[in-house]
Amino acid sequence: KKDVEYGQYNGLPRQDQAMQKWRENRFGQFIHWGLYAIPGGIWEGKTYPYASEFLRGSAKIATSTWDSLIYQFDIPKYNPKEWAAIAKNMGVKYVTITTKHHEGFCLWPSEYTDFDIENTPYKKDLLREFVDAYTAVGIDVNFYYSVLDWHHPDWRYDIKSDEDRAAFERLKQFTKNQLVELVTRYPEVKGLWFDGTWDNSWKKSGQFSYELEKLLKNKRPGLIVNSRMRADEHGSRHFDSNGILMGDYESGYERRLPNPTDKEVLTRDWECCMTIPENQWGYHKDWSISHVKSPLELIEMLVQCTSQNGNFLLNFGPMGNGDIRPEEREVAKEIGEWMKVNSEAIYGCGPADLEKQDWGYYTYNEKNGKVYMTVFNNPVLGKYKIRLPKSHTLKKASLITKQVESLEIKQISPTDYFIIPDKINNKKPFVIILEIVDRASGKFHQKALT
Ligand SMILES: C[C@@H]1N[C@@H](C(=O)NCc2ccccc2)[C@H](O)[C@@H]1O
Repeated sequence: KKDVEYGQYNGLPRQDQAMQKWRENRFGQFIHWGLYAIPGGIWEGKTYPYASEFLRGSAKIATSTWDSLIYQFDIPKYNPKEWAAIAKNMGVKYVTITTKHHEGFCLWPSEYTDFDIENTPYKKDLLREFVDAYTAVGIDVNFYYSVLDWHHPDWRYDIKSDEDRAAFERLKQFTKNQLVELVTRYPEVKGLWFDGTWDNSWKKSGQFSYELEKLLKNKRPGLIVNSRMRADEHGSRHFDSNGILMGDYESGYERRLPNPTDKEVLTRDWECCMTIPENQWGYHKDWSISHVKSPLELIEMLVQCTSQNGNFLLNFGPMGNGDIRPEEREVAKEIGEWMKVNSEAIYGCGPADLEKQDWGYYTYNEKNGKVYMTVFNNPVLGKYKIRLPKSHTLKKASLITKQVESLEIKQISPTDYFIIPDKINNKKPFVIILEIVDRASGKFHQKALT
């Protein structure tokens, strides 16, 4: 065991009200919006297929040229009330917006830099309008903040000299000032999503990030921070040098999910953040350059995350003029239609600790004791197999749509059952609600006491 002084300092998983709400939310909207949305991946007529928020680097644009994009950020179509309505209709319970991405441009009027919304033609505090619009429709608001700051002269990738050290001390003070400013100006904020913390300079700042987490949580009791914020004093990130998770939930699943049968992730809170194209967080004008995930692919990811105790954060990249692109409006509409019928299997749900079957995923709501089967694959066999511990029996199976009162069940062994499809419209993913009884207690399915 290594001696770790600046690692995890509160017990996990957190069971306070704020964290329980974060967990029950399950489905969130990520928003990447900044100066990068103006060129949208195209520079001097050339399309750069790399992630559009890195265009500055991929097109080798001088910082001064890039930074002058600020004078074009007039966002005539910005309509946070419409954004919030789209998000509400999609069925998200929380939103995480980039207050400052790696480019260093701040969406709020910060007193610690001029590279912010105040010095654009728009001038107004768009973050305040955003927070108010989403809060008004009951969506929890979180802030993404990139420690990595390409605009700030004191950013250092590593600390190799006294000059580096002095500069990075100024950068850390700037970072602390901006974060205190964010949680103070916008007290509605529920959580902070840190990014840009992979470089050696931050890995050498373990004590600083430990004390920063404590400071921010003192300023905003209940605040939730992701594991990506933290390194311990030995440079270990996300998990400290003894493998203990830091922050309040694990944020390593970026554009990837765990194996559907991975049981290790069930032991902690985690979140997967996902792009609709293969790899575009900021707005890119040309989505034909990569696979664009369908609403059904995205719904399956949401259900899988829920089945394994994770949250799913789906990314939108608003356009440079503040509008939401048609493809994203369509995704929000189709996911929303599915959620209107099936969200009972998502909100407040988590793992069912039942053996996963090929037809899809189990989720479980410990408040009502119901187990939900969300079916993505229709078995050629024609029947949906369920395997329970010997101590349990399957009492009832019904469609969440209540088209039929209950479905026919056939027990085929002490542990195995077939659910016989009848009048099931299985052209789209659908949900079957199971009532499982523990023979001994006569109660519904009980979560394993670990
Ligand atoms: C959540 C995502 N994290 C950012 C990211 O991938 N940064 C990695 C990166 C940072 C700097 C140069 C290349 C790649 C993306 O831009 C998104 O914000």
